[in-house]
Amino acid sequence: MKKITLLGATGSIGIQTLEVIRQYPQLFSVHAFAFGKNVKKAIPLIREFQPKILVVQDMETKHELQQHYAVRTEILVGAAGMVEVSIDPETDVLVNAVMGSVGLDATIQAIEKKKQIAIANKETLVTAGHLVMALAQQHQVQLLPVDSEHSAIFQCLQGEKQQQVERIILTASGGSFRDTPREALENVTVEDALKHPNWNMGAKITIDSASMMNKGLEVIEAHWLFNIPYDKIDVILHKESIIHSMVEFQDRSIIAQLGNADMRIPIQYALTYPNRMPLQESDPVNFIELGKMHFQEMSFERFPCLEMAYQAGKEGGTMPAVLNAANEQAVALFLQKKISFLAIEKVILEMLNTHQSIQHPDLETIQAVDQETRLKAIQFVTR
Ligand SMILES: NC(=O)C1=CN([C@@H]2O[C@H](COP(=O)(O)OP(=O)(O)OC[C@H]3O[C@@H](n4cnc5c(N)ncnc54)[C@H](OP(=O)(O)O)[C@@H]3O)[C@@H](O)[C@H]2O)C=CC1
Ligand SMILES: CC(=O)[C@@H](O)[C@H](O)COP(=O)(O)O
Ligand SMILES: [Mn+2]
Repeated sequence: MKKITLLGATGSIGIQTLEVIRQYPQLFSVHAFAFGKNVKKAIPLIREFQPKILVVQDMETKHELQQHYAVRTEILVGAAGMVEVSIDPETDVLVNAVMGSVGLDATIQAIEKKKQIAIANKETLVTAGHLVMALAQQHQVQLLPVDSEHSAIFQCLQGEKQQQVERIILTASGGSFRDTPREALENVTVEDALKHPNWNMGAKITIDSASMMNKGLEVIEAHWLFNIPYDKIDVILHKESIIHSMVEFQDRSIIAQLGNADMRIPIQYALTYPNRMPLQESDPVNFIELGKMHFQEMSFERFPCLEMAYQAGKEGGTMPAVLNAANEQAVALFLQKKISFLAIEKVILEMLNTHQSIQHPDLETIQAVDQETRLKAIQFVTR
C-alpha cells in the first residue's frame, strides 16, 4: 500500500488523482492533502479520503474548516505546511499538482528525503530545473512525469538509450485560439480563453495553452526531465491531442504515445509505474471515428510566448524563473480581467528584457527573483 501526499487536491489534476486512488484502494491511500481556499470542494474529499493531515493556504481557511465544518483533522498552513506533509515519514509518494512555483520548496525537500515524486507542477521544473534535477540525481530519486507530453516521452523512452535520441517532438493542440487570427486576439475575453478544445483543466494552464506559454513551459520541462538540449526539442501543432508526444531516434524511427485526452492515463501510469493497470470507465481510441490526424508547423510569429520560453530556457540562469513568475502574474491579472489577453505576452517580454540574468542561481536567489518579478509585473501594468 502506497501512502500518498497530494498537493493541489481540489484542482483538475488533484481530483483526477483521487479518482485513480479511489479505483485502487488496495494499492493507494491518501496520507495528506493540500489545497488553497476552496473549502466547498475540499469537504466531500476530506470526508471520503480521510487524510491524516490537511494543508490549506491561510489561517482563515483553517478556521473555516474547523469552525463551520467541524473538521478535527490536523491542519497545517501555507508553503511550510506543504513541505511538512511532503517530507512526513509516512509519505511514500508525493503527487505535486499544486498550481505555480509555490510548489518548489515541497519538491526540493521531498527529493532530499528520497520520496517518490509524481510531478504535474511544471512551474517547479521551469523555475529551478537545474537545482531539482541535480538533487534528484544526487539522491537517486526518479521524477515521474504527470504532464501528458512528458509522460508520453517517458513512455517512449522505456528500454531505450538516451544517447540514441535524435529529438523530442512535443505536440500542441493550439489551445482555445488556434483558429483565431492574431489580429482578432485584441478583443478576446477570459471566457473565450477558458474554452480549451480538447482538455478540461485548471484556469491558469488553460490560459497558458491559449497563449502557447504552456508549450513553452513544457519545452523547458522536457529539457530538464530528459536532459536534452533545446535544439533537439521541436513543437508541432496537432489539433486532435491524440499523439501526446514523440521521440525520434538516430535511425529515424519515431516512437509515439497515443491515447484519448484523459489525464487519468498519465496520472495512473506515474502511480503504478512500471506497471500498467486497467483504467476504469475509459474508451479506447477509435481510429475509425477519428479518421485523420492533422499536423501543422509551429509559428513563433503567431505564438511569441513559445519563442520567449525557448530563449529564456537557452539563456538559463534566472531567466526561466522570470519567464514563469511574469507569466503567473500576468495570467492572474488577465483572469481578474485587469489586463487583456495580448498584454500577457507584453508583460512577460518586458520582465525578460529588463532582467539582468544571474547564472547558477541558488534557491534563495530564485525565490527572490520570483517575488521581485511578480511585483515588477504589477507595477508595469498599473504604471
Ligand atoms: N489540469 C491538467 O490537465 C494539467 C495540469 N498540469 C499542471 O498541474 C498543475 C495543477 O494544474 P491544475 O490541476 O490544472 O490546476 P487547478 O487550478 O485546477 O488546481 C490547482 C490546485 O492547487 C491549489 N493551490 C493553488 N494555489 C495554492 C496555494 N498557494 N497553496 C496551496 N494550494 C494551492 C488549488 O487549491 P484551490 O482549489 O483551493 O484553489 C488546487 O487544488 C499545474 O502546474 C499545471 O500546469 C499539467 C498537465 C495537465
Ligand atoms: C493535458 C496536458 O498535459 C496539458 O498540458 C495539455 O498539453 C494542454 O494542451 P496544449 O497546451 O497542447 O493545448
Ligand atoms: Mn501538457
